[in-house]
Amino acid sequence: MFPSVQPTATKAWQQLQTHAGTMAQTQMKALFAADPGRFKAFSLQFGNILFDYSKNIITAETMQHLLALARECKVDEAVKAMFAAEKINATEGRAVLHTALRNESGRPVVLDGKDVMPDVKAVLKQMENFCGRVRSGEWKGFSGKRIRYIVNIGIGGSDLGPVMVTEALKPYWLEGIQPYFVSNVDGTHIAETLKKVNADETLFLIASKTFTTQETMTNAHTARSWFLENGGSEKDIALHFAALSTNEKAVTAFGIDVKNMFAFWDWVGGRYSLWSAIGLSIALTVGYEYFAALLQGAHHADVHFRDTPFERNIPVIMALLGTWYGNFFGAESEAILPYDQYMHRFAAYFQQGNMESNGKSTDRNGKPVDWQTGPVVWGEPGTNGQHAFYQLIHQGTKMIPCDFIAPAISHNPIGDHHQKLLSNFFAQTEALMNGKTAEEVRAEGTPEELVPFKVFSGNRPTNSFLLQEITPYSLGALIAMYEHKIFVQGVIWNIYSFDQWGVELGKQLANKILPELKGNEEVTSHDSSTNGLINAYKHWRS
Ligand SMILES: O=P(O)(O)OC[C@H]1O[C@H](O)[C@H](O)[C@@H](O)[C@@H]1O
Repeated sequence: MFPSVQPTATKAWQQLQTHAGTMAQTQMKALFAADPGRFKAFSLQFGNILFDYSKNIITAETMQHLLALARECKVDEAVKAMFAAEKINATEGRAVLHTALRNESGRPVVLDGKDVMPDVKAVLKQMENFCGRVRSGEWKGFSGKRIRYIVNIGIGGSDLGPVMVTEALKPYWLEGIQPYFVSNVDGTHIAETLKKVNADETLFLIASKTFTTQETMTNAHTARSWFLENGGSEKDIALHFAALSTNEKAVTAFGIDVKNMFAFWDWVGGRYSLWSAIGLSIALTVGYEYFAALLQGAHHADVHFRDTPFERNIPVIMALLGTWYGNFFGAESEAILPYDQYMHRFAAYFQQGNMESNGKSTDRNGKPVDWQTGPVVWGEPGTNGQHAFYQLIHQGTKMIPCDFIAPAISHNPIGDHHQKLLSNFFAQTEALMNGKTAEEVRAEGTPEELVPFKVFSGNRPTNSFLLQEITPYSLGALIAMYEHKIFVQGVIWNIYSFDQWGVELGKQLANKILPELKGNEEVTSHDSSTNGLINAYKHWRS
């Protein structure tokens, strides 16, 4: 296990604190004016992904201190430990091996004396065969018709990844297969979905690592009953239900044949599982070949992350910049802003990825942290966000570091739409950096009383990711970079990024309340607010 280092006790932390005082007074635009080589110095290219981090409040000295922080916090040892299958998810006693799911190097990944790669490859083969049979029409529903609808039933990591990727890769969808995703236990979600599909042409994928999650099991049982009420029989279930899970016992108990189970393992975190059998809905939607390309992009990003010196390592730099603002500038949130409509769930995906991983306040020694950890992550696609919340990013009182993401080539090159989209993408980071001074506002002929309102302080940090095109490969690489950013930050903050105990309490209380909702008796077992709400509900529903 890599050492546990209290970040605030490092020399680099102290230096960064002093340095931040100076940098808080530094204007990025002055740094650009003084150094024509700034873009070159602070940008990196990985394949057809350009990562420009020059519009940050940093100098070469800042980067030296940040890189020193990574070294003092033993990020290098942590990276080795993760790839070496050490049980770095210590509170659950598990290794963290989502990188093995896309490991196409031919190198073994040995966990507890056993190479996990043969099992990984076997499930991928099973997925490939299955996709082939569904795509060719060889796999038939109970009426003899081919499968036209996929309904993935899962929540959290068993939903967001498949949703985000299938949406992002819509231009690659195969003809004749329509995916749907049901996650919410709100009956509306499944009810509205079932209106759109026919039982004899639908394949339900029950996606749940644990196969115990309340929402997923409830939706799965509802889907099963609906299937039986709509022409399917018990023996047809094998043709229309498959399970993506680590829990063979629960899958069998539900009535799904193990032949229709696509396995993964406890060393795959839910929010890192789209690369596993959980990605079956992706593979069925875009075809296995593109799913494989997604894995390949991620693998190449893994190799970059594992083998590149920190000063040229994109995920490490992403992590350090986030740490810089979160720990030394008081930034509380980060926005992810894709200028690509297909990527409209990307921010939501990393909202879980980041916030469930690094939303922790106990360090690896079990002590409360007295430094900031994971940020609030949010975002929407551009340009929509510009007409909604960018006001606050430009002129509000909060610093919100933003990631701008855009493809150079659109999948829909209609008229000048894409030039307009990209002109906004370029303009926003420029505007956020430069702002507008009172003199500039006056020079536009603005009446004096309006000048203060039209001033933009500028100096608001952004990263830009310009991809040549959003392809399965480039998307896979980009996702993996964000994953590793989260990992590096977790190491620096000395927290465990791969458990999620914080989601348990609400689940337990909901389970306690559920039986209390039966009947009409007044509930008195809670605080007065909770009692009051439950009793009002009981009154209104009756
Ligand atoms: O895949 P499942 O076991 O059904 O879990 C689904 C989700 O629910 C849990 O509450 C966790 O917070 C998530 O990390 C997980 O992705």
